[in-house]
Formats: sequence, structure tokens, C-alpha cells
Amino acid sequence: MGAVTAEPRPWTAPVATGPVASAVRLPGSKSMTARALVLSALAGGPSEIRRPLRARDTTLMAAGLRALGVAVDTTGADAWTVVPGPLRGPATVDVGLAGTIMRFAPPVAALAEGTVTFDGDPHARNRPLRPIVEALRSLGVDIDASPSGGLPLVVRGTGTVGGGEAVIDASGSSQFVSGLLLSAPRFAKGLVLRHEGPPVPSAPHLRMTTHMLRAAGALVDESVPDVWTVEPGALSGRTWDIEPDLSGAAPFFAAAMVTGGAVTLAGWPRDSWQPAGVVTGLLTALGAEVSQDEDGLTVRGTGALHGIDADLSEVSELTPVVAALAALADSPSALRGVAHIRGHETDRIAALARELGRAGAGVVEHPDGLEITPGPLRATTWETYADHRMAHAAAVIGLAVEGTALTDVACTSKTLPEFPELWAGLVTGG
Ligand SMILES: O=C(O)C1=C[C@@H](OP(=O)(O)O)[C@@H](O)[C@H](O)C1
Ligand SMILES: C=C(OP(=O)(O)O)C(=O)O
Repeated sequence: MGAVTAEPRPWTAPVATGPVASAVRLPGSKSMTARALVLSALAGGPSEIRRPLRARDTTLMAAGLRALGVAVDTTGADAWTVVPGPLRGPATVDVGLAGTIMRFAPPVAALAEGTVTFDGDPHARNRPLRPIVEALRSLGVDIDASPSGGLPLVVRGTGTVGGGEAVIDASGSSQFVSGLLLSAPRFAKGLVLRHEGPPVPSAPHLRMTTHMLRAAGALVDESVPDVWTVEPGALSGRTWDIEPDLSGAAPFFAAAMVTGGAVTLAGWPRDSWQPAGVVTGLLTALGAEVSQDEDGLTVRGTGALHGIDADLSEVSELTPVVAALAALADSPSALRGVAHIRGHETDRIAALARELGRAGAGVVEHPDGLEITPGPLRATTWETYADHRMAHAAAVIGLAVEGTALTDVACTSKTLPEFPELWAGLVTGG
């Protein structure tokens, strides 16, 4: 399993010859599409998912749910349909490198009758799973993990999960909590989940989970910090309108900032379930001007790029792009609060320290982040470590440093297969 990753595609990033100016229309949010698929699979009736993300993470999620007996039709260009059916094994699920699949799908498999095996890419086996495996066990699920606590997993479902109370240390990933909450309405006793440990990262992703659960008819209480209560009950099928992916837009916004240009994310909604305020606050601190009107969300470069001292724990998936901007800024930066991204697609703190350092930036690696001192940068070949967001970071550096190459740009297919072409179109004005 996992052998179906795309062939590596070496790529030289285009250098910017002037300010970029464009409206980009990006596909739907990865996080919203994954949640919509799971909630639709667990619902009492059919659902439609409009403007989903069609990328490796979401098509593998669809395939995994299909393997469990759910009719997921992804042939529509603009909308997918999901018709739930009895959940059953035996089945195998390829998680690829997707945290959303390896954390959201095992609780669904626990509700199936039969054995379900999960495995993924070589890098996926390094990603943490133990806390969610142990929480599922404490809720009555028969589940095996590898000796290191991760993939491959074997879930032996009986068709029901007792549920009830569970304690988890979710400091390693908010997805441990989201994964349990999404399936919890279908547990016989629902779920009272309590986090104990260092802070849970990615609070906006937890809010997205509880918003979407409520939108599907679940009763959820999150009024007590670090405790989530989900009542047992049926979920409703519905129409999900997926917003453009804000994290996927980050490198395009960064291009506006590096070149003193302007990029508009078209189709941006007035009210969003993604952390728009946190992201725009961060880009503003780095020197951008941000505005919103009926055309979408626009980020303008001002000609200045400032270093920042920032806790990125709420938007940790943006760390690679923010680190690239920091390396091009007019003063040093400290990026903190993201120890857990050592368990993302790769150890992003180590990977950024190595690649930015080789390119000429001064980098000090800390357990939970990086200090970055801009320096004269030189063209290097960036190792992308199978990580789409390392590729985004390299592309941002490449705008300013002619000849910056990537060992592989095909890894961007995880969340945006069109990335190389969209990027080239933006930079060259095509
Ligand atoms: O639930 C989600 O959709 C996500 C939660 C976050 O995970 P972590 O809390 O592990 O950072 C985020 O980084 C990831 O890209 C997507
Ligand atoms: C951390 C990320 O992904 P995943 O959902 O695989 O955890 C990411 O997309 O930056």
C-alpha cells in the first residue's frame, strides 16, 4: 500500500520578474471536504458536497469510505454525492500521507462490522496515532497498531461502539480530537472526551469540527475548556458548500507579498469556517495589506516584508510558507508554538532549518519552532521530503532567488495537483 504515490517530478521554481497580479480560483478546503465526507458517510440519508477539493487526500478518503460500504460518487466536476450504506469489512484503506484519513477514518471503521486495515506512504508510518488508538481502545474498540503505536492499524469492528468517557493527550495533533468527535454521535453512549496534557494545537480546526457536527444535526457541548461532549443521535444528510482552501491560498498570497503585487482569492465567503482572521492578521504583521469585497479576499504586497515574533499554533500548517517569507524579510523572526509539526508530513522544523540554512538564511532550530535571520540567499535544490507545504515554501523562495529547484513538485498533489501550473501562470502572468 502507498506504492501509488506519483513519480518524483523535479522542478525549477519560476523567478518573479515583476509584481504578480491575479485572481486565483482555488478548489475547496481540504479540511472541510474531509469532514463533509465523513459526516455524510455516517448520516441517515444522502448528501451532496459542492465544490469539494479533488486532490490525493480527499480522493483517498472517498475511496476509503467506499471500501467500507458507502456510495461516494466523485465523478461530478463541481459536486460529489454520498449515499450511506451499512458499514462493513473486510476492507483495506490507503491513507496516503493524509492525517485526516489516518485520524478520522479508524473511528468510522470501528462502527463497521468486520476487519479494516489501514496503511499508507512510508512517511505516514512516522506520524503519531497512539493517543487516538488508546482512546478508541478505552471506548471498547478492538484495534491493533504497530509496535511504535502507528500504522499499520487493524480495526476489528463489531458494528457498534459503546462510547462514553475517554481521556486523551491531543497535544500531538488536534486531529485526534476531531476524529473521535466526528464519529461520536454514532457511539451508543455518545462521547465525553477530555484532553490532558500540553495545549491542543489548531483550535480553529476543532471549531470547524464542532460547527460541521452541529450543521449535521449533532448535539455538541464545548463550553468547558479541553472537554467535548457529543450526544448520541442520528446525523442528517445535507448539502455541504465547501469554501476555497485558505491554507492552500497562502503561497499565492505570499507571492503577492514577495513581489509587491496583489492576489485575490476568488469566491471567498463573507462568513468562513476557516481561521481567516488569524491568517490575515499574520500576513498583515509580515507587511501585507488585506481587504475583502465581492471579488474575494485580496492580499497586497506593500514592498516591505517584516520579520515577526509569532506563536503559530493556531495555523501551524502555514509554518513552511511563513518561514519562507521570514527568510526574505527585512529583520529576524521567531516562529513558536509548533512542536507538533515535527509529526506533520515530515519533521517540518528540521526540514525548514536544513533547507533554509542551505539557501543561506541564519536558522536556529528549537524544539517548538525556528528563529530565522534573513541573509543573502543562493539558489539550491530543495529536498521536499514528500511534503506539499515544503514545496510551497521552496516556490516562494524561488520567486526571489533565481534557479531555486525542488527535488519533487509532485508532492503538491496531496492538496492541489494543479499547483505547478497555477504557480507558473501566476508568476509569468500566463
Ligand atoms: O483537522 C484538520 O483538517 C487539520 C488539522 C491540523 O492538524 P494538526 O492539529 O495535527 O496540526 C492541520 O495542521 C491539518 O493540516 C488539517
Ligand atoms: C499537516 C497537514 O496535513 P494533514 O491533514 O495530513 O495532517 C497539512 O496539510 O499541512
